[in-house]
Formats: sequence, C-alpha cells, structure tokens
Amino acid sequence: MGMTMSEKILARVSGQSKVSAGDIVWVKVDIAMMHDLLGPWLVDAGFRRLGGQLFDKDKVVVVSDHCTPPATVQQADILKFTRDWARNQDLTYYYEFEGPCHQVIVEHGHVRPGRLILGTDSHTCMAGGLGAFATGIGSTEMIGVLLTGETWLKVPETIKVVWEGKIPHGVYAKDLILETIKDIGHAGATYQSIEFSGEAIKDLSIDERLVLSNMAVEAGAKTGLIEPDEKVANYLRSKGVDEELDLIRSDENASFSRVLYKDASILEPQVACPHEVDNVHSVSLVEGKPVDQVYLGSCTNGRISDLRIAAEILKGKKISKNIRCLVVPASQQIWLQANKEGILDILTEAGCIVNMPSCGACGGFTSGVIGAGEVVMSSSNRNFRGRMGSPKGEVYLGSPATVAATAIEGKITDPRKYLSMEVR
Ligand SMILES: CC(C)[C@H](C(=O)O)[C@@H](O)C(=O)O
Ligand code: SF4
Repeated sequence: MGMTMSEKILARVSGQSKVSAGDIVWVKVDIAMMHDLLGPWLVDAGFRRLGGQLFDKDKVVVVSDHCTPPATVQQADILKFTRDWARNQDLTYYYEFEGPCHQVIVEHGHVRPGRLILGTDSHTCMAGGLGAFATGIGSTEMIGVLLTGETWLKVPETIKVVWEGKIPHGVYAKDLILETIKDIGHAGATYQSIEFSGEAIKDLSIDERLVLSNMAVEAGAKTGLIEPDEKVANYLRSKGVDEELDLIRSDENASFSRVLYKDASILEPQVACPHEVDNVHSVSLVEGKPVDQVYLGSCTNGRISDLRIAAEILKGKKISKNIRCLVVPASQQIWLQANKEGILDILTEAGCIVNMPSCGACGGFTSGVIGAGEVVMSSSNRNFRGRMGSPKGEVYLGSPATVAATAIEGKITDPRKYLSMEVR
C-alpha cells in the first residue's frame, strides 16, 4: 500500500520510512508559528518555568497581526509583549503590521512543500496550498514545541476531493471550497486531511490554491493539501527560495478514507449564509438580501488576484450609498503591488475604504466591527455568530467577485453580470 501526501510528510519528520493513518508519531517540527493573540504573552510563563530555552531561533516565527493596529490598551500591551519577547529571544523572524500571519509566512518563504508547520491559529492549514503539512495547535502545546522542537501527532486519514472540469466564468476557488464544505459538512473531515486534486485544481493560481487550503479547517480538517508543482516552485523561486524542493505527491495506490468527485464546470457562485460555513447556497437563492457592509480582505481572499477582480468589477462605478466597503489587502507586499497597478485608486474612487493589512475586521478584533442587526458580505472564511462584532449581526461569505458586485448594489448580487468574459 502506498502513502498519501500527509503520510509521506509525517514519515519524514518522524524519521520513518512508512507510517499509516491512525499511527501516533513523534515528529520534528520544521516551523513553529505564533501570532500576537495566541502567542508569547500566553506561552511565556510556562515556557520559562520549563527552562525558557528555544529549540531553534531560526524555526520559530512570530507575526503580530490580530492586534494591529491596537484598538484597546490591552491589545497594545499584547503587541508590546510580543515585540519584546521576539527581541529577547533573539528571533530571526519577527514580523509586525505586515498582514495576517498565514500570508506573511508564505510570502517570506517559510512555507515549502513537504515541511511540517505548526501554528497557534486554526488557519495554519493554509500552508497546505504549497504542499506543507500544516495545522493549528493550542498555545499550551506550543510551549513543548518551543522547548524541544518536537511533539506527537496522529497520522490522519485523507479525504480526496477531485475537482474536474474547467471553472466557469465568474466562479472562483472560494466557490469551490464553499461547495466542498457544504458536501463534507463543518465537522465532516474532523481529524482528517483533505487533499484537493483534479484538473480544476491544477489550473488554479497559487493565490487561489491558498483559498482552498485556508478553509479546509472549516470542514473540520487537520490540514488541506494540494500537490505541489512547477507553479509552486516558480512562486517560491520568486520569493528567493533556491533550495531543491520536495515536490511530494500521494502514491497511486495510497489509501483514502473517501473520494469525492466534483464537476467544476457546472458550479455557480456560492454563498455561505449565517451562522455556519456549511450553510451554503447558490448565489441566486440569496440574491437581493440587503447588506450594511462588505469586506474584501483576510488571509482567505485579500490577495492581489482578489483585488484585481474587485477592481475589474468596481472600475468607474460607485458602491451603493447604503453601505460601507472595507478593503484590506492581505499583506504589505500586496498593498504595494495593488498600489502600483492603480487598484487602490480604483477602489477608493468607487467609495471603498482601504485599511492596512491586519486581522482587524476579519475577526472583529480592531477596526470594522459590526453592530446588532447589521449584515456583512465578507470574503473571509468564517461566519460564526459574533465573528465580526455583535452576535446579533449576520455574516455571509462569498468570493471577492460576489463581494464587489454586492458593494455596487448594496444587496447580495451575482457577480457574473459585472464581469467581462476574459476575467477568469
Ligand atoms: C484568533 C484565533 C483564535 C483565530 C483562529 O485560530 O483561527 C483567528 O485567526 C480566526 O480566524 O478566527
Ligand atoms: S482568518 Fe482572519 S483573523 Fe484569522 S488569521 Fe486570517 S485574517 Fe486573521
């Protein structure tokens, strides 16, 4: 019996030639990632009590993103603690105010095919889009990792999701993953890997692959992997990674707990309705629902290709007078690129507010929270009750195109009528 991608990676990091789903393995971590909110200020006491020596200061990456810019004194204190901790530990890699951690670690080349990446955030699984086994762990578990560089994991079973066919005009990776989560259910992949494959996945850009992996956890998955290929290699080369890459893939005879076949060519834009990510419907069923805010951003869908789509839709138009539209590029690098391409001008002229890269509005942490009774159409990954502020608010999730079209009309809108056929 062959091995899945997850099994191969966990075999390598546990120093074995073969592991199988269900095995408990002791693993060496390639990258340990923490962010400000679930990082140093929570782990420090336990870490010091147990010796306070980092296993490797080059492999611990800290990103301040959730409390940036701080909206309360407590957030400012957390931020200061995080910065001081990174300095005192002499960390090689500390990033702040650059954007959400998952995007920042990808852009800085920390994510590579075949690596094991553990982070104190549930969307750490996004790194699977480049072929890394990446998953979220709790801050307490992280203390052991910081001290030893090791931990235990159960080798997960893998659900293979095969997306065949050409993705139609106006349909994006976000629509594919919402449809996948609808099928699997929000807990249907608990403690399993999801491996995305098929023609439609191969056709996706790196930006779009990251959307799929980012949201694997919304089906309960431990990680969401995509077989790395030349696109990944080129992307990493462009980020200055010159080492030989392990372009890992599942064996033909690997064993999967389930295989799901999906046809991308018949998919329509999808929307996740309050208050669960698997409450997914075709946009036509929810069209016309008035909104108060639209949010284009987050580690899920705030990348340059997302901003380009929004600019294509909003160019020369105005957003509805009844709403506010927040645009948050997912990193400083994306901000700069969008600025160079004139995208920020287009969006601002349309009436959007462009905020600095941060988790702020996405998780209701800093700027952009919603009040009771307010409705948001968001390009992010979660619509749980209270996600963006008031528990009496409502969050709908869709692709950047659906978000931009909704901004124009002030109500949930099918983006296809605003797109030229060349866009995809
Ligand atoms: C703050 C943290 C608990 C959280 C996560 O782990 O995912 C956040 O980033 C989110 O997206 O909800
Ligand atoms: S999902 Fe939102 S809050 Fe969580 S890391 Fe991404 S941008 Fe930040």
